[in-house]
Amino acid sequence: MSRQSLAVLKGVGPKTIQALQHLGITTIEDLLTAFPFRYDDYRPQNLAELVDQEKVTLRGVVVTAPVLVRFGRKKNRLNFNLLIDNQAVLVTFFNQGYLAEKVIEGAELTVFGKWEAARQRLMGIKLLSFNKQEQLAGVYRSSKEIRATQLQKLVKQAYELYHGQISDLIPGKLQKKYHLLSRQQMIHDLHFPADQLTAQAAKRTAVYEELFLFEARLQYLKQIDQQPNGLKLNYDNQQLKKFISQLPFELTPAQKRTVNEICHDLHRPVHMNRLLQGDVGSGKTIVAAIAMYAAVTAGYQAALMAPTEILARQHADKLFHLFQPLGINVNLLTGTTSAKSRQRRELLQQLAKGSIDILIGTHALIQNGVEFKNLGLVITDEQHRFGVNQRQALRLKGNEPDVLALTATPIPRTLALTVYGEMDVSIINELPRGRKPVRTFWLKKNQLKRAFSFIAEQLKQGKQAYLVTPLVSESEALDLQNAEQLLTDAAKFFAPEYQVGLIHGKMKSDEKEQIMTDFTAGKTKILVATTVIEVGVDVPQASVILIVDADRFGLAQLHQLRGRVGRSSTQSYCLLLADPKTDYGRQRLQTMTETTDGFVIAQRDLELRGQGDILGRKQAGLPEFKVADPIKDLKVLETAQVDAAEIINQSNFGKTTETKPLDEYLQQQLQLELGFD
Ligand SMILES: Nc1ncnc2c1ncn2[C@@H]1O[C@H](COP(=O)(O)OP(=O)(O)OP(=O)(O)O)[C@@H](O)[C@H]1O
Repeated sequence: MSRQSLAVLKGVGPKTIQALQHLGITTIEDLLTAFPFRYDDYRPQNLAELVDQEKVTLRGVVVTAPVLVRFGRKKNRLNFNLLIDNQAVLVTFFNQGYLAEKVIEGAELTVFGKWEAARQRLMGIKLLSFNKQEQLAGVYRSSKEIRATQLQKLVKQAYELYHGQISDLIPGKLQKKYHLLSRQQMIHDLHFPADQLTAQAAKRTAVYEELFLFEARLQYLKQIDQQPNGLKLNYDNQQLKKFISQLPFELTPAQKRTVNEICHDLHRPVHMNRLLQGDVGSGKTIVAAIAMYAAVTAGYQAALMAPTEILARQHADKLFHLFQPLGINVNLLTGTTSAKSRQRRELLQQLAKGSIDILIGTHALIQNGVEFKNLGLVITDEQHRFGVNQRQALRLKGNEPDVLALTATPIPRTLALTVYGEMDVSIINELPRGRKPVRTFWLKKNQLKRAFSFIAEQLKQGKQAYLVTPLVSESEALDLQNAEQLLTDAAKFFAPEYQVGLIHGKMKSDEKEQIMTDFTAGKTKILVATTVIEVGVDVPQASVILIVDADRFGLAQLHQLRGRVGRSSTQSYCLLLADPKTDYGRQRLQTMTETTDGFVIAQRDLELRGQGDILGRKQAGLPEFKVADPIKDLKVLETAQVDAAEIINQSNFGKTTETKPLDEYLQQQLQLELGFD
């Protein structure tokens, strides 16, 4: 049933097909699983039951002739009284004057509308025809091109034609265990429920099914990745151990564990697809460096793709110092390495010959003409900033190289494990020893001078400071003005002892590089910045960050920014300057002063954003579901993950009558996704 085209339905031509496509509906299966998001209750209620401002249905006898008042060509108001429970109730319809002819004294009418308790009035939405009454009617997500009522009719037609072909995807064992409905019953009850309770029961099954299928798909992909056709990197364990022992610090237990997990993957002839997740400052870079070193000792090249040029340069600098003494050739390729320059030509030649071992860069790495000799490991930093296609493009530059993605995006732990289900996840869940939580204070906007005085104290102790302004306005020119104003204020306050630098996204890259170099070397002690410093910048001697207009940032971003300090064993500080106008703003700042744990912040962020905030969820990297809510239904998601793994990994999966439909369904889905339709 699933792949049947919609063209088989009566009244569906190319135009409707296109309109449905815009709603994400291309097959009968899609249509039958496009469930109503709410139900309008068309069963008449008693006056005593009515709740103010709720949608209700009332039935009564017309006791006054209708009064139609016109205010122009299309605008009008229709008033009449209905006798309900021996009481006359005023009904008003706006701009539906054509109904007047149906409103005849003595006739019985059923009206669906919104109840206004104060005026004892029903604001009419529609008159219900006889066959609509006594029902719960599904309300569908619609568009300008296709109305909800048309969708309703199509669903009905599709259900009548195809309900016999709906087979269960969830194995019977699980259906029984959780008392789930059959798939056919669920689809029926969600579209045409007898009452709210029936709809709720069906939704319970739908939520489980959706999450189960989501997890099953991930498990299925994972299994395909497990086929032994990946690279086997025979790295030199002795050399690796020696390298680790010569680092300036000892790895934390979490770093050691993740290094082991990665090395284990590298060594297997299976394709590695691993996510390394760790809070800001937890030391992901060194773990990535060790993995790259392993690849090089196995005779392969490694590539590291960073989301910004500043970050690519920083990585290149660090890795250069780390690897140069070992005779490993590290190079940097960014968008500003001019396309025709001799330097770039030579770099690309060396890369293709294999004399460059490690290449660091921005998305410039995936441009045409960048050819590796034998790329064995690809690392992407802050993976959510790259699209799937960009990551895929980099992967295609090698012969199925292993992939490691680094992220500090704090998604709650349990969710990360479920959401990144097709990837293996390694988590660095502790900071290097001796780190002190960053002390965070929230100041009023008129306390800028006080903040400056505090910073001056830190500078006296040889520390450095960031002063950050947000992207306040739509216009970059204005944002720059904000940053420049802060620069002027700071320069005046801190003169003549300290120099203040300014860095922002619009600067030329060599200018940015110079400013970062000066700050890293401690030549400039204070850096005014827009959010270009948000990700990954690592200057351990910086001990204080002032964030102006902090309420303009989201929690995740504030956490990232704060993570620029507290990167050594000295006590660091974060000063948030803001007079938030909303409760939501105040709660965000409050949260920042209460915890430094990225995972707690992520959880709080999701709670504060509220259930309905789709955009927020997208930013948090959560997939979109039709009926399930990954936060509210987290317990179900976890259960579904365990269940799906068990089913997919059983040796006779797809061979029993219980699991065959699921296998076929997943195969079809995969083909659709890969475009092999
Ligand atoms: N085990 C360790 N002991 C002491 N210092 C460490 C350890 N591991 C890393 N560091 C140092 O901690 C700092 C933060 O590490 P790193 O830059 O790798 O963090 P990160 O996880 O990439 O954080 P972010 O997401 O903020 O970029 C660096 O200066 C690094 O040299």
